[in-house]
Amino acid sequence: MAAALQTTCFLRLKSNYNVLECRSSFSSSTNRAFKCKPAMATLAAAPTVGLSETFSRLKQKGKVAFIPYITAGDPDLRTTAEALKVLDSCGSDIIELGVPYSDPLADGPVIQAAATRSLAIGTNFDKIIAMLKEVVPQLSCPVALFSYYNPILKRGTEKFMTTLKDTGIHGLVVPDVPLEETEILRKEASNNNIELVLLTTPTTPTTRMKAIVEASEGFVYLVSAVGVTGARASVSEKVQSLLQEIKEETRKPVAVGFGISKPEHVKQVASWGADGVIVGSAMVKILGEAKSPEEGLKELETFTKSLKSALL
Ligand SMILES: O=P(O)(O)OC[C@@H](O)[C@@H](O)c1c[nH]c2ccccc12
Repeated sequence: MAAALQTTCFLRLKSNYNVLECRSSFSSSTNRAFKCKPAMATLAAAPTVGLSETFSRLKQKGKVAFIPYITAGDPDLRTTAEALKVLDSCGSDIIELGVPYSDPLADGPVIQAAATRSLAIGTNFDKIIAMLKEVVPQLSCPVALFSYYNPILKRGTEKFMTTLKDTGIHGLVVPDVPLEETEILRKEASNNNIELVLLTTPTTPTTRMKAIVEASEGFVYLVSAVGVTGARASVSEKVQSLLQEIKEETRKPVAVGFGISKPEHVKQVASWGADGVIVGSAMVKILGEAKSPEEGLKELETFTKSLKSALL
């Protein structure tokens, strides 16, 4: 692991890529237990707004965005479809959906294993898009797709972005695209109304952080810890000063991810001024390691409620 961390840090510094997602029925005026509303029936929800609009609506209400990440196709795409509805009905404000990839260099063991399981049962981009075309109209929160750079290049940036637009996807996060190569991505993304989210890390030099913040659309992804994704015992205190530094540079919303896996982490990061809190590995672990998909979905709902309640 240390070697991996070493490599990842070296890679990050060397290539400077900018590594490095329920309409609740709770009343925010009281702290009544948080309830997920029954998942949307098949009636289409009102068309969702994009990432930046989501953040500005939350900001007007003094709220922080809850952003879960799950890996598409783990344990299978049918469960992913249900998980998206569960996450939405439990009050997620944006959902990050990961496209499984064979060489997820920024991911820790939990998400790597999820990607391996998903690819092993034949999950691919076209099947994910077919599932999303069914599910996205039933969601009331926007979806941001999460993909490494290579699958985008293979498909062709223009074709990739038009597919996202036609599927009703609002955002895209590409953790391993070098800042210098985001030009093409940004052009095609904006031609298709897709908000391209860029990432800044604790080791990103200030000048580079400023360029990343300037170029990022939707929100700025602040990676809270050096290394790869994965639940941590605590969130580094450094995040507080990193958030302040970024907020001196921009009025764009900043969401924090990496290591967040408990309600107290969510509360802590929100208290430091984050506009959004991202939880991935802890969600992925629940779905991927449950005895059955149904049990995984039930645990996902309970876990999501506990984290969302921390933002009340
Ligand atoms: O898994 P964590 O530690 O909760 O971090 C969120 C992360 O999973 C999600 O945003 C993500 C999944 N894969 C990534 C790769 C790079 C950066 C971020 C990600």
